[in-house]
Amino acid sequence: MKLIKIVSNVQNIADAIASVIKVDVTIVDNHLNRIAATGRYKKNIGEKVNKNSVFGFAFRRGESFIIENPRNHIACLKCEDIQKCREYAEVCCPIKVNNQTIGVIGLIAFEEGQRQAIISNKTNLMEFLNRMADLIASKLLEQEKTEKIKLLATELEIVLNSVDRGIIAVDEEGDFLHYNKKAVQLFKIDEKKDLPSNIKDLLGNLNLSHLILKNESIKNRAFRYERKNYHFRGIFDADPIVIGDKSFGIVFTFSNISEVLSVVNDIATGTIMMRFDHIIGNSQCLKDVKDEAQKAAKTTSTVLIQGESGTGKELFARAIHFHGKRMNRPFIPINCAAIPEQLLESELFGYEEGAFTGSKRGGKAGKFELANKGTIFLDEIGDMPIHLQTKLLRVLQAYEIEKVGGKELIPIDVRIIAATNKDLEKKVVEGEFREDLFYRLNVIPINIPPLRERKEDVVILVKYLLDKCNKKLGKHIEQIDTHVVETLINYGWPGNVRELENTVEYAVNMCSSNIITKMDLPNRLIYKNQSVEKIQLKEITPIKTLEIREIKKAIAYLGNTKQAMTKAAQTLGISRATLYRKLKEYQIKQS
Ligand SMILES: Nc1ncnc2c1ncn2[C@@H]1O[C@H](COP(=O)(O)OP(=O)(O)OP(=O)(O)O)[C@@H](O)[C@H]1O
Repeated sequence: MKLIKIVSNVQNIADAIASVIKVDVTIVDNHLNRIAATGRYKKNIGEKVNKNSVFGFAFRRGESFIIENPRNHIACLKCEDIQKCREYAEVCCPIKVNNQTIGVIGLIAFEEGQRQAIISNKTNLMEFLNRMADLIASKLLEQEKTEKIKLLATELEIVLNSVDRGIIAVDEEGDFLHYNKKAVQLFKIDEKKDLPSNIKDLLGNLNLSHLILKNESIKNRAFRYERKNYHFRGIFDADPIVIGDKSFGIVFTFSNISEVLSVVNDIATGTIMMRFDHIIGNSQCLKDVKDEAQKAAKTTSTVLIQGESGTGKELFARAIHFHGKRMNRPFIPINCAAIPEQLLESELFGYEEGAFTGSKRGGKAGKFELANKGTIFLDEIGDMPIHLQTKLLRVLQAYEIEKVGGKELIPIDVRIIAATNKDLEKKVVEGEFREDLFYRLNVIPINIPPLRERKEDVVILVKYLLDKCNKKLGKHIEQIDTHVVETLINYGWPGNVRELENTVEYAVNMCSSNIITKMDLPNRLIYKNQSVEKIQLKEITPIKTLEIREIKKAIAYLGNTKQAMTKAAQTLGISRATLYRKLKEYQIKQS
């Protein structure tokens, strides 16, 4: 504790003491610096008194005392100025805080009259000085408290302003008490125009007294803010400020929904960054697809990626997103085939509170909202139910979504990349996919060829995948037997790169040396290594021929009585009616 902090108060008190008692006063701090003085020693303010002086003695003792005979008193014996001392009497009174001496008040008599005045009124004088010492101590404590409060207030302000949510404290009437910078930014609070200044300006009529009375909090309540041309959708929490049983108002915390969502995205999905360099393959057809995709990345038009399962459609979708202007915005993938039909709509578009039994309080944001300003990747779009295709088409036409159970249309700014391993054009012909939606999606078509049509990519992919697996599994396999390479090149890869990836991982797991041999491959590759191309076209029998052959066989064996026909239909696994229809259609004679 430093007396110097209240030096002007200390000097005032020294002057007051001197004018009451009519002797000179010196007050020193815990470093024996003379911080206040009257009379002869005033000119020495700021200097140190010697440590063996009576002040030093008073510090060591921590008690008040009177020196009636300077130079002979025990306190004077070690004083360096003992020979020069002209003092007639002295009084020392320590200033204490929590039993610790932080300074000393000293009275110095320079003539006999002053000495007599001190000696004749010792008790009252000591009482008076002790009170003055307490006064100085309490002034210092008060000062320290004020400093602590100021520090706390500054710390609190820094903390509040560094929080990424708008915070507004209001009194019981809802009038603003304090708000942080984020609140100013969120609600465009203009102090000069004094707008807005009450919580009702932000949230409409809210039953504040109910919250305060019941000491109830609100969590994640949705709201919409609208003022002139400015509007946003947000969520807020409200927590009453209650100390003991007294209420001091409510603290509100606000967030803009789109900001919350973008944070969620960054954490949940946005981190898997993909670049075109990560798509491995040297074949001309893959290079051509990469070129097309790179061009697509420069625009914001809708892309439809088609290709068999495992060819890298998601890889391309991510690369298109991360090479485009939206790269720092969310990339939200959703697999339309993996989510049950009843849930898909709310997953895509979100729902409002109370939209259905079991819906969450405050509702839920859909993937379109999550993808705002970024990209949504609609994987397996070919499996989207027809009624959702209609809703998606409306989104693509107006770029607005309507939540399940919602009443308003929410504008969205989302780039759409869709993918499918189904033949969408065929689905359109069969009436399973809306033609208008197909054309809306197919603005930039990208077709990824299957691996069996780009065999030259197999070797480079295997090297890349071997390296990846070695790292993943902590192995150091450097070579692959030439027979294995040949087997891998000749295999048909119905599961494309995903199957190749799994095969390499299997082999790395099985391999106990530093070279992968045929023994390490899965059985399906060793025993069924017959590529699709190796099957001769003439080996394939048309279904119709097979049917005619089997029907004829059944009739020849069972005969053509009524019972025989029933038995034949059963054996062929069809109804009797179908059997008769086929006999007619194929003109098979029953005799
Ligand atoms: N050219 C490639 N280079 C490197 N890895 C690839 C390549 N193509 C595909 N892969 C890998 O193969 C796996 C399957 O890729 P991806 O999921 O992108 O395929 P998909 O076509 O979207 O599959 P599905 O149709 O089943 O959704 C992933 O692990 C991916 O990293």
